[in-house]
This record gives sequence, structure tokens and C-alpha cells, in this order.
Amino acid sequence: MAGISRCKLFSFLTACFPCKKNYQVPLRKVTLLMLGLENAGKTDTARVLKGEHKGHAVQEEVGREESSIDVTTTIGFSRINFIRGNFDVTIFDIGGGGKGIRTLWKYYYAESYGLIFVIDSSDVNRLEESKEAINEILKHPTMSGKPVLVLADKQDKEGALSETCLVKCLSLDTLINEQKCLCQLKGCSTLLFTGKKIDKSIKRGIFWLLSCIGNDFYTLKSRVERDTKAQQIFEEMKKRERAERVRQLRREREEREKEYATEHPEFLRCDSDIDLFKPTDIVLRENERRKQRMDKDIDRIFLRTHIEQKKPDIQNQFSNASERKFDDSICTEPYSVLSYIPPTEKEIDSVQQLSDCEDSDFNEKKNDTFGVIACNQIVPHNISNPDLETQEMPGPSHPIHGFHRIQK
Ligand SMILES: Nc1nc2c(ncn2[C@@H]2O[C@H](COP(=O)(O)OP(=O)(O)OP(=O)(O)O)[C@@H](O)[C@H]2O)c(=O)[nH]1
Ligand SMILES: [Mg+2]
Repeated sequence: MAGISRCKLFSFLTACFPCKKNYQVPLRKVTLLMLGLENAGKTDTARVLKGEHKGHAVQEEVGREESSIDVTTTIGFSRINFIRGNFDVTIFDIGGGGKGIRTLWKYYYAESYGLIFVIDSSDVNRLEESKEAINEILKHPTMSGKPVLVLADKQDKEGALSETCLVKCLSLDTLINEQKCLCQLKGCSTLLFTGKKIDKSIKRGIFWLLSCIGNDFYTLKSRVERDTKAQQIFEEMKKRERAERVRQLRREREEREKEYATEHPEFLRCDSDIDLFKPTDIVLRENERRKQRMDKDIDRIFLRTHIEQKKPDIQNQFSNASERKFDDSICTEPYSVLSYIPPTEKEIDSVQQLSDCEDSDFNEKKNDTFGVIACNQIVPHNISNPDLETQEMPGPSHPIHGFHRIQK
């Protein structure tokens, strides 16, 4: 009987006092933003918070102008995690390098529960810039009203401003009254402590920030969730718009390519000829040859464009000598080839014919008022200008002015 009552008593007691583990409050996941100008000391502070302290090496660095061990400027962001009390804390340490990078800060506002703003309290020249930066952050709709901890870092350095002075310089009182947010400024240094100890000001500052968040946790949580969702939807929308734009451009390009391929089937042949497993030197030689062919074609196109613009039918011109006349402006007027259109057989023939004519009939035709066209060169003759008649023909290597080659 006594045994039964003892057993009952035990189950009664275990029901009343379950093991300690069951009593523990679940960890509250919070995200904090660590912002500030470049070189303010954010990454260093984040490391201290995580317990990745630089140890004894730090002692050696104290007193130097700048500690440079193992700290480089943050490109993008770094993320640290640690547990403090019943908070599972994630800190986004985002690089402050330049105004360009600072425009990316706003993408992190929505998911943060609070802000840690780090300033270099010894860099008096950049206080105004820091003030502008913190103003801009706290005025953002997704950030206003959230608790802010300002860490005035590098207090170990000579000439570092005091907490009171910094509150004044940054006009923090005005700002926090405007934005109705809780704010605390703590002077600190990441170099003052070694081992597992961290600067008490940093420790107290974080404790204060987390307790502010804890006091208003559920309101902040629902705000963060709502803002994050809205941001996700917005970003998703922008992503879809971008994808649609890319698809549209691709469709247009494919249509253009199809049109071109139906008009010029010989270009399709080029691609299908490529053997991916050929030795590199052969491929390079082939490419060189292809390029030369292309150059020749472009030269012909140039002639064709010219012929189309100035003499629509060269053969007719040749058959009707009285109409053979080029403008003097041909030589000087710049014109361009807008797209690569391989010449037709007929055009090549006509150009060939024209070159032949140049060779054979040049002397006879010299007295007529038309130009001689050779590859890459146009030479005008004007019978009315006796000076030109006596002028020597420029050599075939003389380049044509105003010719824009458009490479495929
Ligand atoms: N003397 C002194 N130097 C510090 C302190 N905290 C950081 N530094 C040094 O300041 C320099 C910049 O520190 P970072 O932590 O990289 O600065 P940051 O704000 O992360 O800079 P970005 O990543 O460019 O935005 C480093 O050389 C640090 O060692 C400090 O409390 N005292
Ligand atoms: Mg950094």
C-alpha cells in the first residue's frame, strides 16, 4: 500500500515538475543588420560577438595606428550566427564601401528586427557622412521604429570622440524622436579585450538591443513577416518582368535569324560544317580563311551598295555610254554598309565585268565622265576638270574614306 502511494506520489510530482528541458522557452530567431561606413569596424565587431576574437595577437596590435590582421573590406555581406539567452541571432554584416554598395542596404531592411550601426569614433571627418547614412536608414518605411544600437567603435584610438559628443554630432535625439525608435549609443573597441571576454560596452549594447526586441517581439515578428512577404512578391514580380523581357528579345532575335536564314541559306551551311572535335590549329586556320572570305564579301558588298545607290544597273550603264556619269561626290561622300548581305552571282559578275572594263577600256573611256571602280577604291574622272585628267590614278592600296565595315 505504502509502495503504491509512493509511486502515485512520484508521478504526481513529475507531472507537477517536469524536467527543466520542457520548461525552456523556444529560441526566438531574430535577424539584425550591422551597417556603417566602410572601415568603421563592423566585421571586427561581428567577429568579437561571435567569439572569433583575435586573441593575444590583438594585444600586440593595440596602440598601432590600425590593426590589419585578417580583416579586409567586406564585399557584399557576411553572416554570423550565435545564441544569446533565448535568442538565436543572425547578424548580416554588410559592406559599407561607397554609396553604390550602400544602395543595396535597403534589400535587408525588411527582414531585420533591429539595427546595429557602427561608426569609427576617431574619424571625425566622416561623421557627417555617417549621420546622413543613419538618417536615410531610419527614415526608410521598413526600418523606422525598429530599435537601434549605435556602436562608437575604435575608442582606443587617440582623438576618438566621446559618447555625449557623438550623440550631439549625429543629432541622434532629433532623429529618434522623429522616427519614434529606441536608440542607444555605446562607445567601444574591439581591441580592448582578449580571449573569450569581449568589450563590456558591446556586450551590454547587444543585451539592451535584444531586450528591446524581446519586449516587442510578436509585433516586430508580424511586421518582419509582412514586410518580407511584400518584398518577396515585389522581387518575384520584377524577376518575372525581367524574364518576360528576355524571352521577348530572344523571340525577336530568333525571328530575325529565321528570316535571314530563309533569305540566305548559305549561312546555315557555315555553322553545320563546324566539327567540334577538330584540332585547334585546323580550326584556327579555317577561321582565318572564313574571315578572309568574309572580308572579300564585304568588299563586294561595298561595291554593291555603291552600285545600288549611285548606278542601279551597271550593265545598262555600260551598254548606254551616253548615260555613264558618276558624281564627283562619290569620292568624298561617306556611306556605310548597314548589314552583311552577300552579293548575288549577278552582282559579282557585274563587278568582275567592271574590273575587266577597267583594265581593257580604261584608256578609251578616260575621256568619258564616269568613275572607275576597283576593289576597295573609287576613282572619279571629270572631263570638265582638266587638272584631274592629268592627275595620276591613286594606287590600289589607297583606302576609301567613309567606309564602315560592320563585322558579324
Ligand atoms: N584601433 C582599432 N582598430 C579597429 C577597431 N575595430 C576595427 N578596427 C580596424 O579597422 C579596420 C576596419 O575594420 P573592419 O571591421 O574591416 O571595417 P568594416 O566596417 O567591416 O569595413 P567594410 O567591410 O569595408 O565596410 C580594420 O583594420 C580593423 O582591424 C578598434 O576598435 N580599434
Ligand atoms: Mg567589413
